[in-house]
Amino acid sequence: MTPSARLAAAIDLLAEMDAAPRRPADATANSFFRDRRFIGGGDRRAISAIVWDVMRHWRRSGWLIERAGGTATPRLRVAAREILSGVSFGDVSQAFVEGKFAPGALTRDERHVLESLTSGKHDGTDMPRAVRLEVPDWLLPHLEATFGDTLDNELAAMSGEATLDLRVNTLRCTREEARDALARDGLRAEFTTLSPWGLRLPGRQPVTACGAFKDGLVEIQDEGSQLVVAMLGARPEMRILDYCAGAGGKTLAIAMMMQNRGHIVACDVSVPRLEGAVKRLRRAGIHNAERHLLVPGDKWAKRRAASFDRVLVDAPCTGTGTWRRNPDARVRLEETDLQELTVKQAEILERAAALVRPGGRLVYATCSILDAENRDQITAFLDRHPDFASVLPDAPEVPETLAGSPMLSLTPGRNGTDGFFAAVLERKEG
Ligand SMILES: C[S@@+](CC[C@H](N)C(=O)[O-])C[C@H]1O[C@@H](n2cnc3c(N)ncnc32)[C@H](O)[C@@H]1O
Repeated sequence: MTPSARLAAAIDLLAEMDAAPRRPADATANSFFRDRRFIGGGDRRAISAIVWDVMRHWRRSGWLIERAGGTATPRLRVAAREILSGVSFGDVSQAFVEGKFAPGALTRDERHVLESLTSGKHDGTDMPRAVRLEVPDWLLPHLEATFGDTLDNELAAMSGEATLDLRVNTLRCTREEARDALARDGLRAEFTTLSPWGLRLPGRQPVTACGAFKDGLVEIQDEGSQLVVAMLGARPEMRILDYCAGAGGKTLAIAMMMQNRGHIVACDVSVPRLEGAVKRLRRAGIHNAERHLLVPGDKWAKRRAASFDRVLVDAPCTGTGTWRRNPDARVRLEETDLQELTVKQAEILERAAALVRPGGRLVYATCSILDAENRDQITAFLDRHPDFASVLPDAPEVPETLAGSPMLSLTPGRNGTDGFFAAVLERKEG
């Protein structure tokens, strides 16, 4: 593809994302490329890089375009990205040419906006703080309350590209063996420093095509997510419930910690998500896990009240900890989303708590960085439940510096992982 054709495709993809604002950007991108199989791998990566970069600077570029009197259309956003990353106005004009696989010539109004972007510094000092930090206005006070003086650094870390972390399946091999197997496929992974099971690759890599992945030696899982599972303190012979298991990302790691012994139940309310776990469990060689679809008034759950040694609630959340991977979520999150999610999280906690045996543990986790979904949720739960107490994790796999508190809080800025929260609660005996 020519550079012009790549720009045109990026504009088309952004237009599709605009047309489906509630759909995750990567889902829109997947279907966009599925419908255009003629676009090869290198072009796909180049087009995605343009689009993801536009999304990372969404509020800033929108603000600059509007200040110059324009409307932030996909065309202007893509052209502005070129200018703001140092491409000359002349070169941008030349890339915007007419033709079947080209974006079409710049209009007079577009040229006017872009020319005004070529002059002046755009370091953000004149922008409103929420625009400069690339967050919705309503969310800024929540973030300030959580991070205080470190907010700018934390949000800058969330604007970077995420690493690609893998968890080695120690049921199949050691970390060294998995690293060597990846190297045979040309992928140079390093050991993660916080998780004892982690391997780290820089940026996007075709891991799922590797033998090590196909043979179940590794799974894609952020290092932070691995540590959340470690906080559960799962051991062989336990009975464990993964209450919001989705497609089993954490179930797989729990089964590994249990050395494929004992029993895990992976629950969820979503059929397709639970279905997604089947292939992954098989690939990892796990046979101590069953799946259960939760339904309203679930009799299965009632019969199993107070019976599990460990219950993990990996609650649905705003996903604010994963902004490095999903920059679209960063600007699209709405206040009502947070309100609805916090109500749902409290309800799920209630149901899941009833399943913990006396002396057993409940671990509540999110991939959110917001207190409203994390600490505040735990404080409110403990107020309602004097039968539970906050306790230190029994988690030798978690580095001492992180395991000395009943609550684990990870961020890209502090820990180089996605943002994660986990709280360990114990049901009192008797
Ligand atoms: C953060 S995701 C779980 C991710 C998964 N644990 C993993 O590690 O891959 C949250 C999950 O909660 C599920 N969920 C939503 N409402 C629920 C409910 N009322 N009870 C149980 N699960 C629920 C969603 O379907 C979703 O799969």
